[in-house]
Amino acid sequence: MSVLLLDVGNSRVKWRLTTLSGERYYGDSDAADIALQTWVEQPQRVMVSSVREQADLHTQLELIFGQRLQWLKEPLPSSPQFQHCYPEPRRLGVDRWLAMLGGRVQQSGDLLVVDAGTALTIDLFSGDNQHQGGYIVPGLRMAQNALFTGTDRVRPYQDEQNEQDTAPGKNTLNCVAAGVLRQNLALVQSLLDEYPEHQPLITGGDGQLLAGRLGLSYSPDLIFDGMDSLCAGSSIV
Ligand SMILES: Nc1ncnc2c1ncn2[C@@H]1O[C@H](COP(=O)(O)OP(=O)(O)OP(=O)(O)O)[C@@H](O)[C@H]1O
Ligand SMILES: CC(C)(CO)[C@@H](O)C(=O)NCCC(=O)O
Ligand SMILES: [K+]
Repeated sequence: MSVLLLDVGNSRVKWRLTTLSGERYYGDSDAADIALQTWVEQPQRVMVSSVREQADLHTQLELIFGQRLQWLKEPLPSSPQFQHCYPEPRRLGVDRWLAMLGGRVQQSGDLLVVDAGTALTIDLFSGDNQHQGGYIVPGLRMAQNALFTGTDRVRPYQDEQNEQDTAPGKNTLNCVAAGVLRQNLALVQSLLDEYPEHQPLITGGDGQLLAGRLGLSYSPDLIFDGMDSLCAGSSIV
């Protein structure tokens, strides 16, 4: 079956199209442009996960794909595949839930799932599929923007380059960029140290940068793999 998966985040929409012959195509865009996209093959099934309301996008995709569309805005209740720890499971971000389900496709045992997106989330998921809780902090871009908008003189000077380095900054932008990078790295490292038996998996827009710095591999498809596992076991959807 050809399947189109869309991951609607707070910054952008990422998609993966798997064709009938199993080839995979990837892309990302603004929510506003997704409905204008031409697909190499008409998907037989379309699954969207969204951490935003996006009513316009929902309506547009319904017009295009009709019955083929499935829109996921919150996690499903507890199941053998995933047991919630939130008293209100619907409040858990659907992307965090999917990243843990996707992690399970790749690995058995205890997992430490890191999604370095607009927000940086870190979740602990036990080998017997119990969500053990997690952390939410601003991601790299959001943390930088908090400083640029919340102070007068910490500014993104156009003549300064973000070196994506942890060395002490020698201009404003580098002090901010290196500082927030170190902050995110230190948070993830503290959890790697505290939970050495949990296998780390890192995804998200800044995941490659963090994974490289921490000597870990990058898993770009965790959320898509989680969606795929839902499609495969469609009885639980
Ligand atoms: N085109 C881009 N737009 C926004 N952020 C980008 C882009 N390319 C890379 N990034 C980086 O990725 C991070 C955002 O990650 P990602 O694109 O995974 O977010 P998202 O899925 O929209 O967010 P979330 O799901 O956390 O709401 C930013 O901190 C930024 O540094
Ligand atoms: C934390 C984000 C923004 C990360 O994308 C998303 O998972 C979300 O909106 N979560 C809802 C709150 C929660 O997960 O408790
Ligand atoms: K995300």
